[in-house]
Amino acid sequence: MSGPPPPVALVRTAVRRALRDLPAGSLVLVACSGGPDSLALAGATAFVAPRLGLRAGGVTVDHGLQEGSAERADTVAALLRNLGFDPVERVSVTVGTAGGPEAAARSARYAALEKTADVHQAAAVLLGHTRDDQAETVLLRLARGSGARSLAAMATRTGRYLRPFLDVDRRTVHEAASLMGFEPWSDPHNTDPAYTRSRVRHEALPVLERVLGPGITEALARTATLLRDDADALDAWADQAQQQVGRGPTALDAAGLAGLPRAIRTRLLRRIALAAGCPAGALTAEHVFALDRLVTEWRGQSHVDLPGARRGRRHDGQIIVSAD
Ligand SMILES: Nc1ncnc2c1ncn2[C@@H]1O[C@H](COP(=O)(O)OP(=O)(O)OP(=O)(O)O)[C@@H](O)[C@H]1O
Repeated sequence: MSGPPPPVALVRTAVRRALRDLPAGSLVLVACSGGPDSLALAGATAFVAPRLGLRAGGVTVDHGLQEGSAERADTVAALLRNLGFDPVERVSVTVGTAGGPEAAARSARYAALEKTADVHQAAAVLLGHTRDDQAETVLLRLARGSGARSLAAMATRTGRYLRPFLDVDRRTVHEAASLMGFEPWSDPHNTDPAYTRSRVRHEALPVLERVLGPGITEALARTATLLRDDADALDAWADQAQQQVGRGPTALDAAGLAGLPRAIRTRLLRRIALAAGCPAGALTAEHVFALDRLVTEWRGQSHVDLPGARRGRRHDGQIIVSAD
């Protein structure tokens, strides 16, 4: 007996692996844009979920940013219903401007996914990110000068969000989508050079492949996996250290901190700054290094200015972050 074509078998296996530990009867929601990745995800889930005793539903978000987006959301919702998904939600959102167009669309989309998952008490929301998306994310973050946690990029599981295709290459996923008979919509933003990610995908990565040889995508994705392990271990170490040197949520014992490696000190300093109300998006490595100098280069200097009208200072043997 011949099975499905290899790309289809592969995406189904990836989805089965992601869903196999969910309790029978739970609802999984596929977040589907109508693009090839999330259509392949929907097709694989329609096959796998019932065989695992799970219910499959779908959600598509209309960002209202492009002409014809409402009709496309209707088409995607109809397609999901045809696959037997129930419930199927088609949600319209209003995209703001905070953080630029990509970030604003993303936060509106996740808010809609979150709400839909809550309403239907979904056990999991499936996203169609592939290994290529992971590699692009790592490259973008490398270019910004990021630490291990940020370079760990996307996780296969974050709360109830699952990314079954994170280890699968985009080409296989696209092949699976067409072998399943889907006619994916191609998002013009994905090829629009105005978007940084599009330039990484179509310009930077091909140049890197040409100059450094093939395998860059896999290598960048592997870096994310390795750094996730490192970042998890360092965060766990920081948790323990905080028990010893923490003096409440926004203060740390300076002498205790001095005996710790910089990777742990900077984690703890960042934590107290966030706990004191510094906005995460504005708190940079430079701010944290300035706090660290209150530990390692202490010579009675005055306070360190931090974002969100906060300041860090050393007082009575403690590093303290508080409002101005
Ligand atoms: N409008 C949307 N409605 C519902 N889910 C979405 C929407 N846009 C993106 N998603 C979800 O987020 C994932 C990542 O989206 P993104 O646009 O970054 O990637 P993509 O590679 O273009 O994916 P796709 O080929 O599925 O559009 C998608 O695979 C899908 O699961």
